[in-house]
Amino acid sequence: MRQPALTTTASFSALQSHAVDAVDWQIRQLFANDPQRFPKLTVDAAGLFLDYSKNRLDGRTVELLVDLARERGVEAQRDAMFSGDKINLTEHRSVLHTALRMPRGKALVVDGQDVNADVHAVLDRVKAFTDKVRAGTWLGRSGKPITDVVNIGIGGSDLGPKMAVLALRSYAHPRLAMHFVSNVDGHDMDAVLARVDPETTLFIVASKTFTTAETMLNAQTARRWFLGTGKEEDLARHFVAVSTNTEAVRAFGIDPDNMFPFWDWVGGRYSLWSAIGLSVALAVGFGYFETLLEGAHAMDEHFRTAPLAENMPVLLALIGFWNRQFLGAASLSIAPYHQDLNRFPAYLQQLDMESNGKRVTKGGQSVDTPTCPIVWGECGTNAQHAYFQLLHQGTDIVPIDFIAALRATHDLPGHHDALLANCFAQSEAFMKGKSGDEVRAELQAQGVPEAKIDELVPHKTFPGNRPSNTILMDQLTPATLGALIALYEHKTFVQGVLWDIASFDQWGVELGKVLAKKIQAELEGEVDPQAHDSSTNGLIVMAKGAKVQ
Ligand SMILES: O=P(O)(O)OC[C@H]1O[C@H](O)[C@H](O)[C@@H](O)[C@@H]1O
Repeated sequence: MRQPALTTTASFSALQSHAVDAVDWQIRQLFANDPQRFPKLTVDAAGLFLDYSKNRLDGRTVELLVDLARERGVEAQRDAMFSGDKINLTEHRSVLHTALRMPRGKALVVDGQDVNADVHAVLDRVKAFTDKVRAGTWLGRSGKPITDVVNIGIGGSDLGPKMAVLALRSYAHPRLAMHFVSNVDGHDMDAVLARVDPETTLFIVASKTFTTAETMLNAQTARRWFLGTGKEEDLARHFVAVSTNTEAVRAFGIDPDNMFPFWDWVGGRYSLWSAIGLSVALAVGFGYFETLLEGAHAMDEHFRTAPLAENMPVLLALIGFWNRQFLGAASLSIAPYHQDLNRFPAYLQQLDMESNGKRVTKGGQSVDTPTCPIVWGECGTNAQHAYFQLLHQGTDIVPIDFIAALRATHDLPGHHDALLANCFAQSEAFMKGKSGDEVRAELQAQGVPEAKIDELVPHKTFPGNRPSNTILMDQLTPATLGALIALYEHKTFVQGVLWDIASFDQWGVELGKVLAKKIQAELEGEVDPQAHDSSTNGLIVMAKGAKVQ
């Protein structure tokens, strides 16, 4: 169904009129005006708590944003996604990552196929395999248990598992060391191979398509390294595959019995919940992997059933839309105040930017508003000592999502209060800022001479009024991690619906891949490149020159 251009809709016009004043509102004034602001602008779901009160908006703004969500058809499109309609229009596919975390026995038939039964049949195989490896009964070629697991994959076949394995570090199996190799840069593989023993290492070749150049080269390199000291017939003990492409897996030399399948209706960046999560299940055990799925399912159920105005992913999406559209925020910074979520910003970069980094509508017209902001970030408190300066006093408004757990999973005294104090202090500081008068009074109290005060005041003033969300969970557990990831997945979905863009393809990554193939042939060949611009030609000549030295 063709959507009207966003800026022509009635609800967008209403928001525009509202925004004329609202964009200049002072958040601290909004708090002063309404003592109930915190309880009003917070929501609980699936073990997560979202405080969105430190944004430049009020209840009326939220109502108008919800009207927009309704007018853009968020509810109908959400239902279409859950029921397996082919909402990935450009690839004519269903989008069913939610089916990957549906409890066993829930009916979902798509194209005559019992999706739920398929999902659970693979999960049963994942359980059987991971139980054996973890128990030490899956033996390597010399009869020793596996000690190291190397996941070879890139993009969605790397970022999710890597992020989740780190996030659930405190649940990890003591014998199994997990490694992730993604980059075509041989330094990545080299560093891992230097640390593992071929007799006790299991390689997981994870690739939806099983054609991705980086993964294929890394897998070939791992295979060659293994065969340097091992035999072909031992490969089956040390190489397994996760893919949708049985033929390519077979052609690579991995027995389809050692392949864990998934389906074309699982987007790469949404595939953590499928057998792509094999490394997660190996690290934390199938029981906790199931709990991760249950946490995500709890968020799915909330997203599917909660009214829009109380729906956490919808609210997160609408606030992001408001900041992008009316505050001109071109980026979103993710600040997990939890070291184990260190890879979460990188994971979200692919989820959000590969989904919504688009400039045409589903119908092929140019969009008439900005779309996905640049997503980036780093763990607090580290980020405070690096780039928060710009967020406090730079010329751009950068909204921030703070993410924290109320309780730590360690018992080191003193740390967790210090961590949370910093997290809450930062969101307060971004919101309140510090006026020139406050700076002046402070300096006067310190006895600084007036002339010096005049000089310092502009530098020490914080404009404040910078928006942020705070997402809290009791503890970072498999369940809360599952809910957190699903929260952002659905947020991304809702924003794609608002902008009417095709969130489930990623054609933008293709051009560079094609050009790289051409240049690789030139780097490896005899003939000097001619056909490029002078910069590209020059760089290729330099790289070829370095080879002959
Ligand atoms: O899992 P694979 O088929 O190897 O794909 C790995 C990744 O590469 C592609 O280029 C896409 O940009 C990603 O969405 C995908 O996750």
